[in-house]
Amino acid sequence: MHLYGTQSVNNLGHLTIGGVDTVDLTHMYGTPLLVYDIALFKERATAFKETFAKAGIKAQVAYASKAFSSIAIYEVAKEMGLSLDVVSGGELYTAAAADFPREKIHFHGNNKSYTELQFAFDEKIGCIVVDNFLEIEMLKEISESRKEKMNVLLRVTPGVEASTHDYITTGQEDSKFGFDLKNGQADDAVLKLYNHPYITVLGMHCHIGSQIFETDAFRFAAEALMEKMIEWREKFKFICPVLNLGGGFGIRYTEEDKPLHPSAYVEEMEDVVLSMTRKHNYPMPEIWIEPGRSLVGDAGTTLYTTGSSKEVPGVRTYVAVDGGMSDNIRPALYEAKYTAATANRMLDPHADIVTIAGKCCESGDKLIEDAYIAEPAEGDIIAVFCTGAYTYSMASNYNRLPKPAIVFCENGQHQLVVRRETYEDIIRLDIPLQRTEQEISS
Ligand SMILES: Cc1ncc(COP(=O)(O)O)c(C=O)c1O
Ligand SMILES: N[C@@H](CCCC[NH3+])C(=O)O
Repeated sequence: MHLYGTQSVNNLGHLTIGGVDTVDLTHMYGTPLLVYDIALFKERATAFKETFAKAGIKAQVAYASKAFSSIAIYEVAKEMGLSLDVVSGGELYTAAAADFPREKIHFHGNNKSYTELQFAFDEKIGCIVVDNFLEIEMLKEISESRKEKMNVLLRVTPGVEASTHDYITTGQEDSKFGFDLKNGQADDAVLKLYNHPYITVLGMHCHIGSQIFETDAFRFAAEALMEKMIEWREKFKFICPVLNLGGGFGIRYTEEDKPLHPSAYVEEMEDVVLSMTRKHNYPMPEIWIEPGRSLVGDAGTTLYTTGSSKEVPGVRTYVAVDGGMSDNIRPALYEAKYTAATANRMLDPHADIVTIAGKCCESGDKLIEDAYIAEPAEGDIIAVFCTGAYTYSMASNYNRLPKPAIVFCENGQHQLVVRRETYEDIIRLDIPLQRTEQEISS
């Protein structure tokens, strides 16, 4: 069994995270419960930042908060000196509620609304990552009518096909995101903006996909963008002070995944940018990156309580837990693989291969097809590892299941940072039919 970050097993045979007994946590807060190892988040943030610092390269490490957005995680990101990538008015609102330094907020999205863009101006955020021509027109209109400045990056698709799940590649030509680097769209975009009185083009952005292990894909992307920057200097006398190479750094969900240390990805990027700037005598740009999953993914563990079991003789045994695709859609959406352990009996031999099923009314609601765990008993606490990214942020109320509570653990302390949804929360937006007295009595 692979344990992550500060995870350990105490003398009661219980899984601990950040020095806190997870079984105690389930008694205090119930299940499903998403537990974050905050020391691991901080370790990763530091690793990304220090790799740039060691090379003396100016950088911004922005937490891509679509992976997990909450006021408390934004507060931790702020404490760690990270910047923040938000992708909607809702994430920006959350960042403002956390009083995140506005100048370190970068706003993404392939279909930002006029209202969202105005919100970004209201908040005076650091940068908008422009995705399309409609957005360019809206930005011009808003900045000119308000006579207010805004920094932008242009999101481009460099034509890199990273090997990951099809649904989460974003750098290929056939993508809904950004301006194509090769067919002239990116050139048109920069021409529309680089002399604008209120809009400052800081440079280019790309994000080639998510859960990527090969550093070559990042190298190709960095090279493609640098080549374009060099071309723009020749063609338009325009120099990009910023190069944002996105996120996408892979983590270990199962033993098949072989993640690299954050420094390995960053060093490859640094290498390409340093050598190309030297070769072409181009001013060294700041390098920005946007890790999401690699900051929060393996820092998160979901605790469930087991309920019913069903044996299909000769086929499999289903063990049902009190959550499922409503709190983790990734297995159903991407066939994502996870590992698990019995948090209340960590020292028992892992004897059984079972299918951990959720409680939603869907046959596909299986969290793990082949979980290798201790022989399960009703009331066990099952810990599913590596559930910190794209789980709560993609959660739903399917079957009207309330969303889980979230606890942060660090140095033997724990704090509830998102309370469990209640049934009242579930119906809070419902409006009963308006009926007249007559209709009610008839
Ligand atoms: C633009 C952008 N930046 C950063 C990320 C973060 O990616 P990851 O969580 O894989 O690091 C994403 C998500 O894939 C993204 O779309
Ligand atoms: N939500 C995806 C990744 C998409 C990342 C955002 N562009 C996942 O769970 O792996």
